[in-house]
Amino acid sequence: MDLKVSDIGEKELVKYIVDNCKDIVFDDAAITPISQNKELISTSDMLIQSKHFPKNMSYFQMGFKAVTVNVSDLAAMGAKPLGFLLSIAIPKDILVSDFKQIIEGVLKACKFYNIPLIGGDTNEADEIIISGTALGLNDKETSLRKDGYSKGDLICITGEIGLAALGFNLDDDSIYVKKALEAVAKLNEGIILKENGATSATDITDGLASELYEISKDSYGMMIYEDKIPISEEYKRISKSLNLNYLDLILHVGEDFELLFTISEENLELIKDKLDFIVIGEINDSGKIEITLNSGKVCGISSKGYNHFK
Ligand SMILES: Nc1ncnc2c1ncn2[C@@H]1O[C@H](COP(=O)(O)OP(=O)(O)OP(=O)(O)O)[C@@H](O)[C@H]1O
Ligand SMILES: Cc1ncc(C[n+]2csc(CCOP(=O)(O)O)c2C)c(N)n1
Ligand SMILES: [Mg+2]
Ligand SMILES: [Mg+2]
Ligand SMILES: [Mg+2]
Repeated sequence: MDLKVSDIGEKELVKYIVDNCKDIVFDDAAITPISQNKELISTSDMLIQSKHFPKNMSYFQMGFKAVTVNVSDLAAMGAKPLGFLLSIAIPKDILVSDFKQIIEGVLKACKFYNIPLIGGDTNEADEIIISGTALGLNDKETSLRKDGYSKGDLICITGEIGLAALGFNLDDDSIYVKKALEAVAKLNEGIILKENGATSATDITDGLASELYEISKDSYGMMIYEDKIPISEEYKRISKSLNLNYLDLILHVGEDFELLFTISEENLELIKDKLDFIVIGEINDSGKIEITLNSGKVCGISSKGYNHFK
């Protein structure tokens, strides 16, 4: 049978590539030992106008976001930023002033994250495509991987999730739209987590559920609790008015760029006063990924997340 890429989806396609590069460690970013005591952290994420840029997003915000999505994978590794490369393709009828706005956004973000622009490429395409590459450094074998946790570790996130998911459905000046248009990568938080004994981390791009499955490993399970996830009455009300299920938005959309991380109860003390975060559950050995709803009912979480080609 001739499978199409849409039959298998983004994750399977990436797996095909990664499985063919057995000597490289691929996590949120790749890890390459480069000297006796340092490892290079490298990552690339591409933004396509029709897939990633809501209609109400400014050119400046597009540029800023192209840096954020890449720095976010450095954050997920706890890496210190080294440099950013920008490859950009634009339609030929775009105004020069609009192109300059995109670049202003890129440069502002580079300054914000303290990562210099060190190269790239400029080309023509039918829609705006911005592909970034971020490089970072870590001391050898200190990078925060996705799978370092043990049973009993707490499952945490660095902030509120689901705001962007709701924002993609709105066009106003709410905190939801702001998050959808101007999310910020948790770079300093990632470094603090690495330095204080977090056992794993990943950034939430495809949705909490998808990332829980992304960090899952054999013979472990996870339980999260609805009542530990901050969900305001306003959030529930707006979701309902748009005919959207609020838990679906929280669990299965993504693009908040918060960090999902695990840490032992003991080390939780170390980070308590150093960053904002919430504990949403714990690692167990159930072999299942589940949520305890406010009603007390325990449900399996579907792995559904944002998946290109699907
Ligand atoms: N076409 C590719 N060639 C080489 N490596 C790739 C390719 N696509 C992805 N990777 C690598 O595979 C790993 C996982 O990539 P993936 O894009 O799934 O992760 P992510 O960036 O954390 O997620 P998202 O793209 O949803 O932000 C990363 O280290 C990434 O650099
Ligand atoms: C116009 C528009 N429609 C929908 C969305 C939502 N969206 C797009 S990609 C993605 C997940 C991460 O993708 P990737 O795997 O490429 O990092 C999400 C949640 C958006 N940002 N803009
Ligand atoms: Mg990632
Ligand atoms: Mg990626
Ligand atoms: Mg990414």
